[in-house]
Amino acid sequence: MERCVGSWIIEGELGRGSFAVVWRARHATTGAPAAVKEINTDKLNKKLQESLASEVAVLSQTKHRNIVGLLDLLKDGSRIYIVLEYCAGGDLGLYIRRYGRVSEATARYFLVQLAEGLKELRRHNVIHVSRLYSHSHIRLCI
Ligand SMILES: Nc1ncnc2c1ncn2[C@@H]1O[C@H](COP(=O)(O)OP(=O)(O)OP(=O)(O)O)[C@@H](O)[C@H]1O
Repeated sequence: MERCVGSWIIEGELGRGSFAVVWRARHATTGAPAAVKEINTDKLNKKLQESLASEVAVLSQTKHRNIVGLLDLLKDGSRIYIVLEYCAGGDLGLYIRRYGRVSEATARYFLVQLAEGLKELRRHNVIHVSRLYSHSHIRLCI
């Protein structure tokens, strides 16, 4: 049977971070893809709870083409589900490790986007990782 979180149908695991399991999902009616971060808040120490609260606060206040978008936020008991835009190109760090050196033009193209995202996030003082939304479009993740 399909597992659903709100209006999102869970399809498979995308990865794990220090406090989340991330699932690939799609919207039940529109079919839009998403990444659902599932977090069991019971297991978080004070510092991680603060870091999660800041991630959610910043995501909900920010809308920018170089910052991963928050699509939905759901809570179920001690579990929280952060529904994010799906970054099909994967992690920027992984991309660099896999493909090695990129051309100057590509590096410049990526850096301009990183700078745009950083500029937007500067006032929040929280930046985390960068992911490729498509094969050439960067989103900063908080
Ligand atoms: N928006 C997204 N689109 C596609 N994949 C994602 C997205 N967000 C997370 N992932 C995948 O899930 C994995 C875990 O992500 P998560 O944000 O929980 O941790 P992290 O930021 O990579 O690491 P940490 O939490 O340890 O700092 C990532 O490495 C990536 O493979």
